[in-house]
Amino acid sequence: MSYEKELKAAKKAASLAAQLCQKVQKALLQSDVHSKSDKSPVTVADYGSQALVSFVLGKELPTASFSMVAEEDSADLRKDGGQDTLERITKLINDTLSSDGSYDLSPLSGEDVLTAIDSGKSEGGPNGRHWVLDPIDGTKGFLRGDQYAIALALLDEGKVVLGVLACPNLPLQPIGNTEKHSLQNQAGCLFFAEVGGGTHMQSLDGSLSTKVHVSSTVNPAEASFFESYEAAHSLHDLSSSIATLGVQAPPVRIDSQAKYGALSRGDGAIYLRFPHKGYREKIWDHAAGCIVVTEAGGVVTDAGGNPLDFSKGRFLDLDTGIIVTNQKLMPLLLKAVQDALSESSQATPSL
Ligand SMILES: Nc1ncnc2c1ncn2[C@@H]1O[C@H](COP(=O)(O)OS(=O)(=O)O)[C@@H](OP(=O)(O)O)[C@H]1O
Ligand SMILES: [Mg+2]
Ligand SMILES: [Mg+2]
Ligand SMILES: [Mg+2]
Repeated sequence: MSYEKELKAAKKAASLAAQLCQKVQKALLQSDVHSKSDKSPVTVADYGSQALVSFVLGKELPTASFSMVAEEDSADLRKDGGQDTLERITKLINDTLSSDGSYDLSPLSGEDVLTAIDSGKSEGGPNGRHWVLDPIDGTKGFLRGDQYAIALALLDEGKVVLGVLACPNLPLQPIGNTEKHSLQNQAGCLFFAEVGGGTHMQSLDGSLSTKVHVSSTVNPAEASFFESYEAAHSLHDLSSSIATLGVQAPPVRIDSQAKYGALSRGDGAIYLRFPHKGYREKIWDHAAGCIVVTEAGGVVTDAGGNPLDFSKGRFLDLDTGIIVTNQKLMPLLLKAVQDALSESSQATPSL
């Protein structure tokens, strides 16, 4: 089955959401940042991006059975004191839609925006089609002025069939550990993949797309690797234990699913993610990234070597950790990770 129409709509939705986010990142006001009940940050751009993606998908693909599993909801905006923030989000969305000019419509109201945000409340699951959205993945990176991604995927009967990653601060050229790139004046990258169709990358300002492939290295000594920027999101000590494989380069720490995008074009060869005990991974943190890497020839598994299962609802049901690399390196890497895990569980029973 081809998902051409859906892919076109997803690219448009993610690109417009990226425009909104870029505008906010350039002029970020402290009043635009809020704390959620789990203490994680959320900004007007997270809400604006989610509402905009929902709105654009609804316009491009009208259907009675629209379902979306997305990170944000409108509860905090509906509380006393949320009105100013909602007005700011509504203005951002209306400004983005009117400068794009694709849709002939009257401005959205605050209530329209709340409804669009809450269209992301689906539970997903193994049946039917569900969009999966992280409106800003890497909000902490976004606030630091670093990497973040708008990550949109489509699940069909429990499988990820397309994915789009808009990475406004990721240069089109390869990123390495040595050069520090200026993030100013970058057009940013748009990665997109459809099941069976490979992975492509284009500039967010709409250049021609090129097909990308993961690194083909079979030599761990040449393999550079990515991990989370935030130490709280992944056990950095555990990733460093793969030095036993002969990996020599220090890790490249960048925020968000931009790591999957960079890996899909061979900037690095390995991505390891080992959250602290008790953390449950959400599907929107991996769905788009996973298909972008697998369609580029990579493999994504949990620490048990099983593929990720996106059909279980809003959470991924995983055996500790996520491992991403090319097909040839995977057996070696999996063994090194499993050895490191069993050593560290003997040393620290709480891991
Ligand atoms: N404790 C803990 N452990 C693991 N993961 C966590 C944790 N807390 C949050 N999150 C999720 O991490 C998402 C960002 O992941 P990253 O890989 O981008 O992290 S990092 O910014 O590189 O450190 C981030 O996504 P966003 O909320 O969309 O930014 C969270 O869903
Ligand atoms: Mg996220
Ligand atoms: Mg997010
Ligand atoms: Mg978040």
